Amino acid sequence: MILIQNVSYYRNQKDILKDVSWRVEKGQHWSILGLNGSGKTTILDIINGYIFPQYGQVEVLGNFFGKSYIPNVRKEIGLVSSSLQHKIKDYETGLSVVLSGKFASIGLWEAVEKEDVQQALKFMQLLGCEHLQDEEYGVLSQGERQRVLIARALMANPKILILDEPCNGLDLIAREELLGVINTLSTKEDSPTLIYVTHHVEEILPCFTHTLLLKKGEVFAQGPSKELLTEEKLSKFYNRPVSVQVEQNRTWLALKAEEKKNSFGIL
Ligand SMILES: Nc1ncnc2c1ncn2[C@@H]1O[C@H](COP(=O)(O)OP(=O)(O)OP(=O)(O)O)[C@@H](O)[C@H]1O
Repeated sequence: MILIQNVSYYRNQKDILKDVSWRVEKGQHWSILGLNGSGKTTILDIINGYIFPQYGQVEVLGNFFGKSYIPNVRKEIGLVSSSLQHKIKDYETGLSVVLSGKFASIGLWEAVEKEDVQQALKFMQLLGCEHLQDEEYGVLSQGERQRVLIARALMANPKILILDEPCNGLDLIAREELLGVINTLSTKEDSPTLIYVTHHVEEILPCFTHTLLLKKGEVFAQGPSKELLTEEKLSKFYNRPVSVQVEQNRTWLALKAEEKKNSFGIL
């Protein structure tokens, strides 16, 4: 689905990605976990062909970047991100936002068929937001907007769906509800490959079979989530001792209290 080989990218003499290699196979769902500034958005921009790395190869859905017509590749990738959230006009209804996904447009400018409306309502039902079809986007809560935007992305029938920090700004209940919906989506037989980008370990649902740990523009580790989300690995990843608790097949993280040292650095 995605093959990134030895990719390096720099801007203004600053290394942003360093020798990144990553392969996403069909049937896998991935999370990308990294602190602020670790390069997560840059990787997404590369996958979407918005930026080109100076070194390395990128292949997405069988298209070699540099030899393919990128707009055609983009049609097969759904992206739900905060920048998209801000582009939608407040006066649009939930249903028209979802319908616009079919045309990858901001705003609904094309004539829609009855089947399109049925399809949109089907996705809204899957995302638990069909009751928002006549509501204006501007009055929706953050969690409701995310559901509408995911339904919108599904209208284009993407093979890859990227969810870029979808739980940002959600309270605990709204977050858990949205994660529940994403989990339902992942179990659908025809689910797109999901790429879930986050700062927070506890958002990594069991359906995200694999995880890419990004640190300062480099791959710290990648592989089956179960093998990576351990106390030992995450303590090294964060450079701080962390404790890990596994509940409902999810990993919950806390920083361990640092032992106090006297002025000689001795306990
Ligand atoms: N065009 C640019 N010019 C210079 N530096 C850049 C540019 N784009 C990104 N960077 C830097 O590259 C680093 C990685 O940025 P990126 O946005 O990919 O990180 P991120 O992991 O998505 O961060 P966050 O979690 O805060 O969104 C940051 O230090 C950022 O300042």
